[in-house]
Amino acid sequence: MRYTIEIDDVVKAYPLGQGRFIAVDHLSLTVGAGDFVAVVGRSGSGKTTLLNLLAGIDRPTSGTVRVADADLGALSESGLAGWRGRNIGLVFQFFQLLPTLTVAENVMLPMDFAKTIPAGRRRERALQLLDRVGVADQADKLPATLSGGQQQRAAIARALANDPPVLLADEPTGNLDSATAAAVLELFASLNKEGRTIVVVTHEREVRAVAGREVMLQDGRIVTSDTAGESPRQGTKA
Ligand SMILES: Nc1ncnc2c1ncn2[C@@H]1O[C@H](COP(=O)(O)OP(=O)(O)OP(=O)(O)O)[C@@H](O)[C@H]1O
Repeated sequence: MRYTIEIDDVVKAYPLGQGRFIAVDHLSLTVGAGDFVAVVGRSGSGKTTLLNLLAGIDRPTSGTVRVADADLGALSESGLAGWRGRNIGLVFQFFQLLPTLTVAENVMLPMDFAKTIPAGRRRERALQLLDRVGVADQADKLPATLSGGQQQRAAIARALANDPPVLLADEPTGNLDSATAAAVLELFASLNKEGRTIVVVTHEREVRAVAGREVMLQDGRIVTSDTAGESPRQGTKA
């Protein structure tokens, strides 16, 4: 079986004083196409570091990271940026929309970088995506004038701009009230039903209920990897 995500024996170490701090410690993980995985664990357990490795934002100290048919270690920085733009949609806790661009312009930005969609069709696609996530009426406003939930919907539309097979989200509901968080989660669930592979770093119980699988990190290692309905498995290989 081919996996959308396959990371093997990955270590991520940061320099610390005379030594180094191991944020991800000999971690191996496979995620099948169309899976929805919640990554959980205490603060400092390595969740964001793992997500950054999957997005090719960070490179591992050792080990291999394969995502969406690419061996990220084999790509140059510009190769990685191009690959990321086509294959990965990123969603963050604090939305990270550019404040000086309108909502529609924010959604068009990844299309402008990737150039996979002709310039004349980008706004139309942005409006379609904004409609899909329920904020088409906010298209020509600046992000700061939107509610948190509306901003996160717009950020999800931006993540979908180049129709990536993989969505990576870091605490996407962490800054939303519970009703808004539930609506955003529903959106993730429907994007997953369309076949997108989703990895969400979260502290929220609700996300864990929606995801088909939970991976728990502790000190940079996987301590349990649990598919809904299965009993937990121990170990670092999942
Ligand atoms: N650039 C860096 N330099 C040094 N140490 C780092 C760096 N980035 C992360 N770390 C350390 O690596 C460990 C894992 O960090 P990471 O952000 O992945 O944890 P996390 O599980 O996402 O935590 P949180 O839930 O608080 O966001 C932490 O102890 C953190 O201090």
